[in-house]
Amino acid sequence: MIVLRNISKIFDNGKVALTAVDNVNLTVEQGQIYGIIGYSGAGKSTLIRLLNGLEKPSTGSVTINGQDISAAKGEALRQARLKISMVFQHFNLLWSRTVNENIAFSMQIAGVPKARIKARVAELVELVGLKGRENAYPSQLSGGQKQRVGIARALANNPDVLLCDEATSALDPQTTDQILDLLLDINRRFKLTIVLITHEMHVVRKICDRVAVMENGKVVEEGDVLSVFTHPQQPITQQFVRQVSQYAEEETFNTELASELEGTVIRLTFTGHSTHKPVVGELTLRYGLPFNILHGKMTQTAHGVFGQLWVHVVATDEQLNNILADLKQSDIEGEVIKHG
Ligand SMILES: Nc1ncnc2c1ncn2[C@@H]1O[C@H](COP(=O)(O)OP(=O)(O)OP(=O)(O)O)[C@@H](O)[C@H]1O
Repeated sequence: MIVLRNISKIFDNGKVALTAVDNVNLTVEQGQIYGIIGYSGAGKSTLIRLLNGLEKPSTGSVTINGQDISAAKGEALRQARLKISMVFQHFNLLWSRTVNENIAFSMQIAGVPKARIKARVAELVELVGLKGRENAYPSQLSGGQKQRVGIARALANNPDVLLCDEATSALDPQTTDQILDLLLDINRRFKLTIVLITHEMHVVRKICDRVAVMENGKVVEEGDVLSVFTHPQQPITQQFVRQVSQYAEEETFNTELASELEGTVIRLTFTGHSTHKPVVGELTLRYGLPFNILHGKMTQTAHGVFGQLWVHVVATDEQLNNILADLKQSDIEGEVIKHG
C-alpha cells in the first residue's frame, strides 16, 4: 500500500517559490492500477519522483508498504528504491546493449548471481513477448518492442511497485493498446501495484482501477474509474472524459429533437453489472409501452462497461414514477430530460 500524506513540494530558487505539488493526500491499495492524470505542468512528474524517493517532499510523507520513503537515506533508501521500478516515456534503454543485456543490467547492479540472471532474463523475455529478439539492439526494435524491454527491465528485481511515467505517450494508438494490455496482464498475474501518470484518459479508461486528476499541483478529483467517468465533477475532469471519443458523443445527442417529441425523454446511465440487464425490453413488457431508443453509447473500462441511453416514451405521471423506481431498483440512474 502507498500512502501520501499532506505532500507538498516547493521549488525555491531564492527568488521565486513554485509549488509543484500542493498538499496531496492519496492512498493506493496493494495490487491496484492507479492513474494520475493532468495536463503538462500539473505536477505529475514531481509527484512520481516523490514516490520513488528521487525528490524529498517539502512537507508530508510518502509511505510504501509501511516504510517512509521520504525519510529514508543512504543504504536504506537505495534498498527501498530497488523495490520501486520505473518505466519511462522514452524507454531509457542502453543503446549499445542487446535486449537480453538491457534486461540483465539492473540485476547485475543488484549483485544477482549470473545463472539466476540468465534464467530470469529468459523468463522476462517470454513474459513481455520478445522471444526471438533477445540479441537485437534497441535501434533494431519498434517503439512497442523497446517499451517491452523497458517493462521487462523494470520487473527484473521483482519490484513491489511499478511507476509508469507516460509509458505509452510516444507510441501509436495500436501499440499503446498492446502495451496497456501487457501492463494489465502483469498486474493481474502478479498482483503488482502500478502507478501511472498520463495526460490521456484513454489510458485511464483501459486499465486503471482508480484515478486522481491533478491541476496546479493539487488533486482536484479522485475516485474509482467508473464513477469518475459517469459523474465527473470538475470542469477539467469533464474535459478529460470527453477525450474518450465514444463518451464524447453525448454532445452529438440532439436535444432539440427531444423538445419536438411529445411525451417523456429519459436518460439512463448504466455502470458495471447493470449494463448486462435487458432493461428497455423489460420495461416495454411490464408497462406495455413502446420505448423508442433515441441515442446510446457504451464505453469499456477495466471494471466493465458503462453507458448511457436516451429513450422516449409516452407515459402518464404515475407510469413515469413507477418506471423511475424500477430503474433505481436495477441500479440504473434515470434522469428525465423532458416530460409532457
Ligand atoms: N526541479 C525543478 N525546479 C523548479 N521547478 C520545477 C522543477 N521541476 C518541476 N518544476 C515545476 O513544477 C511544475 C510541475 O512540473 P511537473 O514536471 O511535475 O508537471 P507535469 O504534470 O509532470 O508536466 P509535464 O508532463 O510537462 O512534465 C512546473 O511548473 C515545473 O516548471
